Amino acid sequence: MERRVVKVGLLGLGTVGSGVVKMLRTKQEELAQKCGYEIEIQRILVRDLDKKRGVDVERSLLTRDVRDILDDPEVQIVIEVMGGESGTRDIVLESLLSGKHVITANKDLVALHGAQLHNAADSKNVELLYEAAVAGAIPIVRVLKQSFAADQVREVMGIVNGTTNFILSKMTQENASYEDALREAQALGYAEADPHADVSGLDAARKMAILASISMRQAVPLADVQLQGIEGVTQEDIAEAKALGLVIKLIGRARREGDAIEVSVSPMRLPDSHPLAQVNDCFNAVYVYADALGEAMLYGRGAGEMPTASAVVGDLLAVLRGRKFAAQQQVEWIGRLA
Ligand SMILES: NC(=O)C1=CN([C@@H]2O[C@H](COP(=O)(O)OP(=O)(O)OC[C@H]3O[C@@H](n4cnc5c(N)ncnc54)[C@H](OP(=O)(O)O)[C@@H]3O)[C@@H](O)[C@H]2O)C=CC1
Ligand SMILES: N[C@@H](CC=O)C(=O)O
Repeated sequence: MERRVVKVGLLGLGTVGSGVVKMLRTKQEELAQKCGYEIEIQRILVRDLDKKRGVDVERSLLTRDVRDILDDPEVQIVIEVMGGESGTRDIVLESLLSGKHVITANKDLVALHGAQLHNAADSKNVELLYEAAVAGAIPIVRVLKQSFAADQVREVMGIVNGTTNFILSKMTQENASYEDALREAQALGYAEADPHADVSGLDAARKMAILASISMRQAVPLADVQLQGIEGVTQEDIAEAKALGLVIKLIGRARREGDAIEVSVSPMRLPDSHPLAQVNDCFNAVYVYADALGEAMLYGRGAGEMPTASAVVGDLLAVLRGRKFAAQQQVEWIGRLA
């Protein structure tokens, strides 16, 4: 069967962007067989054209001008892995409104502007997918939206930040200092560009706002999430907890209380035997409690190059196999015949 080519614009070539390029290259044939399209990267937006990258790309693919992607009618799908908030919102909004499907790993963007972006996507019948924005490789967004759609979710609780879990694990298991553990998390590509977002609990709060909004089917503003980070957690706190058979973890929680939804992020002391106490390194885990389901837990890598790329490329396949993309192709085909 003849395969058509689909052209993708990539915004960002850092940790996640490099992983996406690697995956699209190494799995090129396999992906084409799965979705029926040859996936081609048309242009890649970066800040610094001369920077050494985690992956080799032709220099001609790189651009510093976002218009090279936004104004290119051949680019049908935009993958946003550059981070940032209001400037990025404008780019993503324009992409959607010009009929391009968007995949993003940006929790900041989705937590603050998710409703506006969803409206734009709906108005143009294009996809806006962001599985990588919450808990890295764990397919929690799709599961909450689709698999648990018939159920009433009462509570979502878990470890949703890889960097802080890595730091706490290193401090607990290896007596590492907070500073050394943070430096290692940054070197491994787990931390945000500004790691304060991780250690302050803000990154986890963004993810919990998204999870709460999806699972409780009611928009939860980021400003309503109560948050406390791990900056104040000392070696003494960890040793004291250990002596009592407890483990300190940064826990996100979203609960339905009558008509209200309470969302929080804070360090908690869990008994050694608690399933979340066993989640270490950059791993994340999310518990979901729902009326019919009872309880379920999803577990996997919450950060890092290839795990995050796996979620992004999974979304890309979902777009290419989806109804909206097919409808767009049909309209274009009919247009060419007319
Ligand atoms: N790292 C992880 O494990 C995960 C990250 N995410 C999210 O994915 C996104 C990307 O993260 P990550 O790859 O770690 O970030 P990096 O900082 O490693 O990479 C960001 C990339 O975007 C480019 N970029 C940033 N701002 C601009 C701009 N204004 N104009 C042009 N290019 C720009 C940078 O260009 P240049 O290289 O030239 O500086 C860089 O290539 C973020 O939203 C993050 O929260 C989500 C899940 C996991
Ligand atoms: N900085 C984030 C990256 C993934 O979302 C984290 O550590 O979880």
